[in-house]
Amino acid sequence: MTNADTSSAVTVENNVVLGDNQYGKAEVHLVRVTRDSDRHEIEDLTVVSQLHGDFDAVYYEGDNAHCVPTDTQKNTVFAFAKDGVGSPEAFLIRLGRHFVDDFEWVTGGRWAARQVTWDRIPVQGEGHDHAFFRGGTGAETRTAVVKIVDETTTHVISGLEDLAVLKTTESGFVGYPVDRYTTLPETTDRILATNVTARWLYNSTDIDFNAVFDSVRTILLETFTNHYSKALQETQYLMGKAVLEAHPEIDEIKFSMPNLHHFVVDLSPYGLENPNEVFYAAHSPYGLIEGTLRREGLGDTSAIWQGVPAFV
Ligand SMILES: O=c1[nH]c(=O)c2[nH]c(=O)[nH]c2[nH]1
Repeated sequence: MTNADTSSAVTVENNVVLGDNQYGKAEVHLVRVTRDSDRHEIEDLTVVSQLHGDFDAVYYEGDNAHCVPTDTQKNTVFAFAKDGVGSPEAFLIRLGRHFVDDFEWVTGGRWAARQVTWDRIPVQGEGHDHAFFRGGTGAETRTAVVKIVDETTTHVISGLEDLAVLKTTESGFVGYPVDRYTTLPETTDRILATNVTARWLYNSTDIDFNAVFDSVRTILLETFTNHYSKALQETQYLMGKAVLEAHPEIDEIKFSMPNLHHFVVDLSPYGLENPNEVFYAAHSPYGLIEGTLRREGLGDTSAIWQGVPAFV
């Protein structure tokens, strides 16, 4: 792509000419849920769209007559997702062809996507219909901290960071106080997505740590799936409660869980309906829900947690 066309109608000043250029929208994070049946499918892509062509006038003079807005490029990504993604390659070809075919002065461009895969959360050996976790290269990190206080006292805190989970339904948020700054609409059907970071404190060292880790991880995943979530706070409580109920050797568990918002994209300006199929996955700001679940009557453990990244 070379745009240094000095024969164009624009005025070139002081022999400074425009060289290579491209422009568009980056980080268009799209989540497409296919919900034709109870068994939902997710496609999760972050897309970049950039156009090549005759844009001399906008660079040289701020004449936007050829400047397809980056906002339009972003909207087009979401609108095209209404028809499904299929493969990132096919999606990007379809998208790119649209710009090249519909705008005479657009000669080409660069379209790129990064797609992450979501695996179904296994529940009793079966992949869940609408609850997913991030496996593969995006999988979580296991953590461990050991503190030896003296010859008889050793504390172990185990955990995991960034266990990414998402459910495409069975979550809502209603009934919150409304003041003059409240704009959030109530919803009884939303995507609930978070990266679970959890740390738990053992009351013993005589433990099969690998087995308990696997069990806690399974409990966290299964509990995320097994209820209608009225708030991420409630889901966090239920996850911690389930761990403490199943594992008497754990006294306390702390969570840090971002509420990763997914907004239903308004496709009505393009004459398209969007019954919870095409979502914009916002990166920030996000909710941040943190809490500790502990056995009633457990003494002060703050000295044990000192120096351990442990939220509240
Ligand atoms: O589960 C939620 N908890 C909140 O505290 C909250 N706040 C908000 O805007 N959305 C949500 N969702």
